[in-house]
Amino acid sequence: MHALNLQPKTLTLADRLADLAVDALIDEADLSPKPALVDRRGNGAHTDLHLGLMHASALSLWPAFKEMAEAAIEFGEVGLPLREALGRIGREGEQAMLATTSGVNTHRGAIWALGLLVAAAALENTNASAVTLYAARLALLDDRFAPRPLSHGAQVAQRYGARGAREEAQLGFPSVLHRALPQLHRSRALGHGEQNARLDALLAIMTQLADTCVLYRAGEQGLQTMQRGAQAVLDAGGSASLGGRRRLHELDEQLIALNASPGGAADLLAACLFIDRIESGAF
Ligand SMILES: CC(C)(COP(=O)(O)OP(=O)(O)OC[C@H]1O[C@@H](n2cnc3c(N)ncnc32)[C@H](O)[C@@H]1O)[C@@H](O)C(=O)NCCC(=O)NCCS
Ligand SMILES: Nc1ncnc2c1ncn2[C@@H]1O[C@H](COP(=O)(O)OP(=O)(O)OP(=O)(O)O)[C@@H](O)[C@H]1O
Repeated sequence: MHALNLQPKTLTLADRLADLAVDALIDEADLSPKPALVDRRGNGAHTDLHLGLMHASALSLWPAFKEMAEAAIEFGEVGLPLREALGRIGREGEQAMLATTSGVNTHRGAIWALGLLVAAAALENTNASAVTLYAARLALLDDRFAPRPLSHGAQVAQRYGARGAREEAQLGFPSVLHRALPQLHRSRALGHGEQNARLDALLAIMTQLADTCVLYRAGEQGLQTMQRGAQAVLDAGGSASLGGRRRLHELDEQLIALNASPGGAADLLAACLFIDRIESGAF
């Protein structure tokens, strides 16, 4: 008899969805060179984040993602009971994240976006449109137990009228469905290579997003620099071209100088990678 049981464990749907969500977060963190974000090269515009912390944070969220998928399977439909269960699990996940990072916000926006998508995929795991539609229906329900802190996002909403992460989800993740995924597929079809295709998908999100991380840290000037700079990279041929790479490095320097980190766009890239893998049937 073996001391170790080497039989592969059969993974449940909830296990596999949690694996996918964590993989998407780790792939997003590792992707380089991302403008002003934490990546393999360094900390971008952040003083309190680094790659090891992003990895540890992603792994700490696995139980929360699994529990969200299990709740979706148990309730079996979109409704207030599931929405409020997800809110409770999301808040517990955030506590696990903060305990792992000693209080640093590494993935608050990502818990929101991927949490909804994991639950939606557990209910209806067929294609991108169905999953984002179910996630939007969940996001539109009001969790009566959610605290209403004066978060950075709430402050930016008051000042600039940007509704940020909540609205993006309630609209069915248009940045993912209509920008990131089509760009990912286009760049892959052009043979640009997987890392460049992912960078191009991130840039496609950045061209339009009202990223509340950027607005909070660098105001409208920061947001305009992000959106125009990302468009300039794509117009120059994208991350796989010499011209595009030059523009990408310029954008990185400009955003770091403005302290403008596009954390919301990064979360949505992770959401795009998650949906891409669901659609590919590779899970
Ligand atoms: C919904 C959230 C993200 C609201 O955030 P708020 O607008 O108050 O801003 P906050 O500064 O807390 O965080 C915003 C984060 O979202 C991301 N983000 C920023 N801009 C955008 C955008 N336009 N689109 C998507 N994500 C964005 C960034 O990572 C940013 O750090 C979240 O904090 C929250 O209230 N979650 C509820 C918990 C819950 O119910 N979870 C269960 C469902 S999974
Ligand atoms: N690779 C990444 N690098 C940096 N931020 C990322 C990355 N991936 C995702 N993010 C998102 O960016 C957000 C972190 O941004 P930020 O540091 O501005 O948070 P904050 O707590 O609002 O601000 P501050 O650090 O100024 O107090 C997280 O919610 C996270 O989901």
